Amino acid sequence: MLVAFSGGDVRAAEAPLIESGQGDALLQRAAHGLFGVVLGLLREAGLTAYGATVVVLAGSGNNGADALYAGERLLRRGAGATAVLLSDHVHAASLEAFRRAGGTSVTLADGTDPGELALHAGHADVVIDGIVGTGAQGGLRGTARAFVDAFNTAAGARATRSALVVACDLPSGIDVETGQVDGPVLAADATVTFGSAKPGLLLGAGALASGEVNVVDIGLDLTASTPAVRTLLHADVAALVRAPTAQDQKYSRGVLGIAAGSSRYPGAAALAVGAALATGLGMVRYLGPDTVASLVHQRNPEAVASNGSVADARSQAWVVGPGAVDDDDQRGRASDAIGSGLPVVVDAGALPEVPDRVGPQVILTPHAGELSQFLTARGVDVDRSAIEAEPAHFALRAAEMTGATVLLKGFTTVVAAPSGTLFAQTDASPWLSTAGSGDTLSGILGALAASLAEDTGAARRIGVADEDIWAAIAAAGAAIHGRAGRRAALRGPILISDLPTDIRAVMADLYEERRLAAAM
Ligand SMILES: NC(=O)C1=CN([C@@H]2O[C@H](COP(=O)(O)OP(=O)(O)OC[C@H]3O[C@@H](n4cnc5c(N)ncnc54)[C@H](OP(=O)(O)O)[C@@H]3O)[C@@H](O)[C@H]2O)[C@@H](O)CC1
Ligand SMILES: Nc1ncnc2c1ncn2[C@@H]1O[C@H](COP(=O)(O)OP(=O)(O)O)[C@@H](O)[C@H]1O
Ligand SMILES: [K+]
Repeated sequence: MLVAFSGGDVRAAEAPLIESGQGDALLQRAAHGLFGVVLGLLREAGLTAYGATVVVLAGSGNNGADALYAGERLLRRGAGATAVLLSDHVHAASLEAFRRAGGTSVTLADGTDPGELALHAGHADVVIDGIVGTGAQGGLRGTARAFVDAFNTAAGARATRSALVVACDLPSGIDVETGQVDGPVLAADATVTFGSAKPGLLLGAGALASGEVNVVDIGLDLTASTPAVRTLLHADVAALVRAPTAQDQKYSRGVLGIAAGSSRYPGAAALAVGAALATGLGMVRYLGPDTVASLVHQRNPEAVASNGSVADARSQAWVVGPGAVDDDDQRGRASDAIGSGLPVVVDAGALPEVPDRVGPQVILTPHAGELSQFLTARGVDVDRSAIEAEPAHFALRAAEMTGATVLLKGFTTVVAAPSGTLFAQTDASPWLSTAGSGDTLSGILGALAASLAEDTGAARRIGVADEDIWAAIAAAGAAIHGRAGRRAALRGPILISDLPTDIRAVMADLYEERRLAAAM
């Protein structure tokens, strides 16, 4: 599990080490880790440190010191390195070490046009961003702002620029706690972060700007702090999912009831059912209009369909709402499922049926627009763009207010438990932003909920508190959906009705990972 602690907690963990005179040792450990990751990235790009051109961007704080010490190590391995100093008072010892190893430096003075320096950096093999780290206050200003603006213009977008940008601790320009960006940001291909990840690397615009996140252990003791955000990795999801055993039969593997689709949106039902079956469980019971049931059957004859009630369709979990609009029967089923006390995934058309208070086994899956409506109806007047800017804050607010688990969809999927525990998953591909995608997510979540509903060991297997198991299951569902989307996108634009093929492949990978872990 990738675990992020707040910048304040990381600083508090650093403090006793700094007080006991180990400040420089911390900087050296951080620099060494950064250097190692840069070497690996150079290797992946078919280069070596010897002969590589490196530009170190150094601000006035310890973040600049980390970057300069990493530059020193690259110089000693034969790289050519220039430091662009964004302040006239950078960390003296690290600059001295950088110069002694043969590095040159230039100070960007206030008011000087950074255009030429930015162009030079844009042509380097590697740019190390040591402008600001956890000490950043607000959006970039002064020479830092001018340089990042000029660099982004000169080098172009991350996807097409030639220089590899490695952020030291965090990409300069993001808020360390929220990931919010106010002004320019230096988007990284990879971020090397120290002690632990920081929330801003996993949330909102910050997640987009961080690239691949690498955590370097610098010997901080964070055991007394509570993680601010968690991300499930492949191994965590593998530990959570439940494979059938020789003792299982279809009912013990989990039965999922799905009340989705309507005569207006019949396809949503077929998509949710197909995705649930591909995730693996004992049975899907579909409830809805006969015309929709016959579409579901055309695609998945294994689904058991009826036009009956929730009470008559015995299940371990429910999915309600995808494509279910203007349909009183589906609305009634949504209410019954939510009131049943069973785990229930509540999407789209069923969100208005959620009562004031529910339990964490009720998993709401709004996108930002739906969460805006949901919160506004409960007296929190907030629009879609405000939620997109602070997804974690509003997902937590909704979870705390209702007692439900809230999965907020988007580039990063944020899952908030009513306990305050937060997950963020960035497994998805933007190609997943296509109609019907959310219906397949509901199906995956429902299948996981049904198959894990009676599994008392699930929380322990991935190291979360029992009360947070539904949030962990939701995060795992987002991870499976995202990975399936990435896989599908390799064949071109995603056809959502094809996603079950990729879901099955992702599940096969997860079971293989688990088999290998068990064999170790
Ligand atoms: N502590 C340790 O021992 C360890 C720390 N470590 C490393 O240190 C980093 C934290 O270092 P830090 O505290 O020195 O702050 P940091 O982010 O480098 O710079 C702050 C300076 O930047 C400036 N500035 C601020 N806001 C700005 C803005 N918006 N726009 C422009 N400039 C802005 C402001 O300077 P001023 O403008 O006042 O000259 C301020 O003083 C941490 O991320 C990690 O990399 C690791 O090596 C582990 C050991
Ligand atoms: N830019 C993006 N990058 C990655 N995933 C995205 C992006 N935009 C949306 N998604 C994902 O696609 C799905 C869209 O769901 P939703 O908005 O409910 O679509 P629909 O209602 O059409 O099914 C969600 O899982 C969401 O997280
Ligand atoms: K930085």
